[in-house]
Amino acid sequence: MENFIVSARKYRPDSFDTVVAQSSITTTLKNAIKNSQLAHAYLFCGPRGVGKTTCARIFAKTINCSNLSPEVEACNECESCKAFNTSRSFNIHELDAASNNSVDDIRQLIDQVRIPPQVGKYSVYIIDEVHMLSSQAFNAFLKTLEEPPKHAIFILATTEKHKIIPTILSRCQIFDFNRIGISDIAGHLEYVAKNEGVTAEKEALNIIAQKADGAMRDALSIFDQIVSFSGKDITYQDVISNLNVLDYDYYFRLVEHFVKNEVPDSLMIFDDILNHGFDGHHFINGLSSHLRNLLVCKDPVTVQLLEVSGEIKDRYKVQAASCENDFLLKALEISNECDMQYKMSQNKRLLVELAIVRIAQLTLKKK
Ligand SMILES: Nc1ncnc2c1ncn2[C@@H]1O[C@H](COP(=O)(O)OP(=O)(O)OP(=O)(O)O)[C@@H](O)[C@H]1O
Ligand SMILES: [Zn+2]
Repeated sequence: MENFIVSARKYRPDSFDTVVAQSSITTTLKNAIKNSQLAHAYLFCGPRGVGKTTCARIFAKTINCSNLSPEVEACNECESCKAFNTSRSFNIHELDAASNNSVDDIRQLIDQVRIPPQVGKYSVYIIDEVHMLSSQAFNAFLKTLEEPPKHAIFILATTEKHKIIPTILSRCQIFDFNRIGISDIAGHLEYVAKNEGVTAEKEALNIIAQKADGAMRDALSIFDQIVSFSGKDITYQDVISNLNVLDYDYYFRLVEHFVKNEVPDSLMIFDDILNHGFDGHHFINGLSSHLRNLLVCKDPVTVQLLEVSGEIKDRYKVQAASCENDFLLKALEISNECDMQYKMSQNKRLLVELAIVRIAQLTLKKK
């Protein structure tokens, strides 16, 4: 059997241009290379799975490429690039500070740093999860970071910038990586699906992207999980049942009842949701997002904040038109309040039911 390679590895970008949604970072890095203004230490900060290590590797490959293109992309053909692409390069060293965080580990690294590379121009040291270094290790490292040999470049990566001591911060050029937006993640998943011969409903990929919460690695892992569950055809229904996501449809129907002040029908929908095994908190969070989505539809500018695909987008717009701003705001206040009280409440079901009743009566009071 063919070896299965997880998508997050298989689709790791190998050029600046294929990194998704971090263009301000990749552009700055490319400009620095173009203008020969390389710093000796970089700090890549940001949430997990958004491309920090990926960009560090591309950077290392690019500055060692002997045949750089005018667009400042590595050629992928010279000896150095080939070595990088097959993980055989001696110009890149990766240290996982989470498991190698002692002074001895750092001393070993410092010894290594002194030796100039045999081939290629630079030795790049990527220290992942750098916030995990012990304070002694940090201190041992400071001197090297202050006066690194010409050939050495450090790229420190961390998900927890606030844990990095100021003396290190001030010696690094800092890059803040952002969480990746839902539409960018969904777009990348579409590309991966196509390459894998998988057909996927747009809304299915959108739900995966939402669930990934800004991390591309998570999105790709979820994608693999769904493929192994449903095969080469991925539907919206597969995804919501697999990921335990509440169908949008519940909320659309619920809001229809709300605007008609149909309290019993609204309560029955909540009962149905509980019977499907979802918990009240999950429901109330979903309701808040739904109401928020309706609210952003009320304005031609904020409608851009609606991160769902075509068909559902239209459904939101239609429903938004049937609700007044004032209703949406008050309903959001109520659901938000319920969300905050949820953990503390002794009678969680009642708490949610009360919120539902209050929302379903909002427009009644006005009439
Ligand atoms: N911006 C991106 N564009 C395309 N793919 C990405 C991006 N970010 C992450 N990925 C995918 O996720 C995988 C993991 O990314 P990477 O190791 O670069 O994340 P990271 O930010 O370094 O996370 P961590 O802090 O957990 O190490 C990559 O192999 C790639 O498949
Ligand atoms: Zn090259």
